Amino acid sequence: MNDADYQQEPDLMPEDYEQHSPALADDVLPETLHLVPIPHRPFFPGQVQPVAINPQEWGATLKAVAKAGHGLVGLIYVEPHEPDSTAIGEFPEIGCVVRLHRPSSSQDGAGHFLAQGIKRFRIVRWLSDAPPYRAQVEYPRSRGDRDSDEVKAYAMAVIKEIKELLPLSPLYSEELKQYLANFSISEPGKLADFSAALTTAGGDKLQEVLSTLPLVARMDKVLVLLRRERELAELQGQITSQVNEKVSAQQRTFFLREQLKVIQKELGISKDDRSTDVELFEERLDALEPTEAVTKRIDDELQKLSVLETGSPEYGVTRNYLDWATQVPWGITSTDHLDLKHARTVLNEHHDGLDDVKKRILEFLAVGAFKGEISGSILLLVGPPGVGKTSIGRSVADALGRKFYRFSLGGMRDEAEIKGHRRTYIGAMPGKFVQALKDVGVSNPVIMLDEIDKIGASFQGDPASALLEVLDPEQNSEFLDHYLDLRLDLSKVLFVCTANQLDTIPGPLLDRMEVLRLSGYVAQEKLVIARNHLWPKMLERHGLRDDQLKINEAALRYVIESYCREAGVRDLEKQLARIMRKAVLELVESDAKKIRVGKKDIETLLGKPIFHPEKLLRGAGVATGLAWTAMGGATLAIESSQVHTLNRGFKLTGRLGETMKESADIAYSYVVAHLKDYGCDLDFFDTSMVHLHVPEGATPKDGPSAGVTMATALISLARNERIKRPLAMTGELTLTGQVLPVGGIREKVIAARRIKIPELILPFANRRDFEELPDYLREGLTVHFARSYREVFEFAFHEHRNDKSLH
Ligand SMILES: Nc1ncnc2c1ncn2[C@@H]1O[C@H](COP(=O)(O)OP(=O)(O)OP(=O)(O)O)[C@@H](O)[C@H]1O
Repeated sequence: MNDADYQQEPDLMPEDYEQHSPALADDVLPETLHLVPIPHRPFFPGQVQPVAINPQEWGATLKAVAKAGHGLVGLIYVEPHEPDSTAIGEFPEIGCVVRLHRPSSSQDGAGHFLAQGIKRFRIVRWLSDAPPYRAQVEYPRSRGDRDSDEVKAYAMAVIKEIKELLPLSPLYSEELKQYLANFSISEPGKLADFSAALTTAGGDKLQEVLSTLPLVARMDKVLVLLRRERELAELQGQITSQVNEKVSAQQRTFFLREQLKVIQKELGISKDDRSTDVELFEERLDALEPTEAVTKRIDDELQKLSVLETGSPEYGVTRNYLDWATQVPWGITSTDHLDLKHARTVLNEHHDGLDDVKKRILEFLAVGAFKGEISGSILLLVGPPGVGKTSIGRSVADALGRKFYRFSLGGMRDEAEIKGHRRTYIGAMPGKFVQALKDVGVSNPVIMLDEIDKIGASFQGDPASALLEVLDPEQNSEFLDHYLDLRLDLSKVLFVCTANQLDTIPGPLLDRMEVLRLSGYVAQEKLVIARNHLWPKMLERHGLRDDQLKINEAALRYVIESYCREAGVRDLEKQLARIMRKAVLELVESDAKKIRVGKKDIETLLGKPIFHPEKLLRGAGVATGLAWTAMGGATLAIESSQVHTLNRGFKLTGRLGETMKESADIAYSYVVAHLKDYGCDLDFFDTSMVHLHVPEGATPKDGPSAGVTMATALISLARNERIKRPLAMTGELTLTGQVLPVGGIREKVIAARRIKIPELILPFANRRDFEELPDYLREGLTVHFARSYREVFEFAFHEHRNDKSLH
């Protein structure tokens, strides 16, 4: 068969052929047919479909068919088990004779044909049982009465089934749908064949349909196939919609995720909050060495965090807790630099004077170096403001190579500030010590507790006892912060406390501390500190070079003496800063390259002097005492006068504290009782209204140490004899005339030197305190030590005896 052959053939629609092609009627169909086996499924009469017949394999058959001129070939369904091994015994009896057309698009030799199914045939006898197969055939007719009700009913059932099937599957083209819809029940055989061909049933099932000649039986089989097909189609529909749903859900999630990514990118958040949080905490934890208990607790909290709703308040609380708990430097310490030479250099570099304090600190560090660790001791630096307590503390940290953290306990009334709030409170926070460790990032810093003398107590608890827990070496390795609710080891921390005075420090706290006293500076020391430290520091702070601004010694001395009368150097620092600010202004405004400050410039820069050289009050009834307060030492003038002689009386003024009032009463009683001993008129006090006054001054007036001074003022009044030399005294007086020791000898000596009093009377019991003072403080002073008031009287009113004085 060639192209020309089949192009001459009219392409008939299958339904037309029986009615309109008498040439293809049964009687003209050949008795012998060339047979070609086809795999997968049989061909049905009425079916029009492409088939592939390999010209190389079936070349002889194709040639013979072409030669016969009718283009008819028998297609017979055989599923080859193995290629080329089909024996004719496996061939079914019934096949379909088809007319082959060459599709117009086909290329020669490709073996593609359009087959048009014409009629069933049955093999009667094999003429060639090997390829090319040939057989004698007959064309059996369908059996049964096509007009019977049963057949019609079957046909209707088939049509109904098809109609239900059609909308279910997208496999059927619109054209086919229309075509099938036009099927009529009057052609039940054709209907059954088409319906069978329509299904996706397996080859064997279809062959059964093809081989069944009775109409009812065939349609019955077809109905089964159609029903299965419908079920399949429904199932397929379900699968499709499920897949669609899945795909659209996936697409939706994908789309939303993509959107989220873009939004997060815009906002600079790349991950969701929870995973960022958890990652951050785990990362922090990796860098730490917490104990098992701590690790377990933190893990539990992390676990909790991972199940909480991120927007919930509980999430916030847990997150906050973990934020703190993972920032405590569990197990992280810095290495101590226990080198005494280095420590000495650091201390000397930053501080002038303070030799005894430095010595004590070096001793302390030496013990640490010897033991290999500094723990268990607490330093307490006591002294007036601005004497360098903080900066000494800082230098200790520097010398050890430790981190430094400072906070003030002044006015602290709430225990929670030390031990933290319990987590149940809103806005709960850990205590100061946890905060300190978090800030420094190591568990062995130097922590400075400022103003430990000003720690208070209130209804919110007693911070002092909480502090005791922190400072007690027995307890502080297991310090429990209420917020963290975890045991914290504070035993490696070196605590340095500062205070202005010892009196108000709770006893149990004081017991645990090593007290180092910084008592204030005399003018000479201040001068050195100003020149070596304060001035260079201020220059740097103001961005000045030292050749741009210079100050001479006379000017510095004038500032020290006339603008800042204080024990420390804080005011001095402020005055120097004022000088700098003015100098910078002048440098900027006047184009001057450098400025030199002399004594005469000071008043222009700082205004009128605040203090004038102190003048000692002199006269009968006046004596000079020495007082000591948290602000340092000071002189204390005590005046007495005979107001009138009308009656006996004793009056006190000067806003005196209770103890001082008692001292005055004791002094009065003592003097009245011993008038004779001290050469006074015996009836002086009987007829005198005596007024004793302690003039106003910045010094708070309390304490027993003014006793001897008051007695001296009263005796001076009674004897009407003034104390001839500049002389100051201190000491507690008892009713029987004993002189008891007092505190603050160093501060008092410094105060006396400041106003240039060269002679002092001190209680005998304070002799050691005085002797321990550095040489520069003792130098040039005449000091008498008195056991009883009689001796004080001797020193004050008679020329002093050289054997009892100390130079
Ligand atoms: N001996 C000194 N040598 C050098 N500088 C000193 C000396 N004493 C104090 N200073 C300086 O004086 C200033 C004030 O000192 P610091 O703040 O240490 O005083 P403080 O005793 O802690 O005062 P406060 O009790 O008010 O806290 C600091 O700048 C400090 O460097």
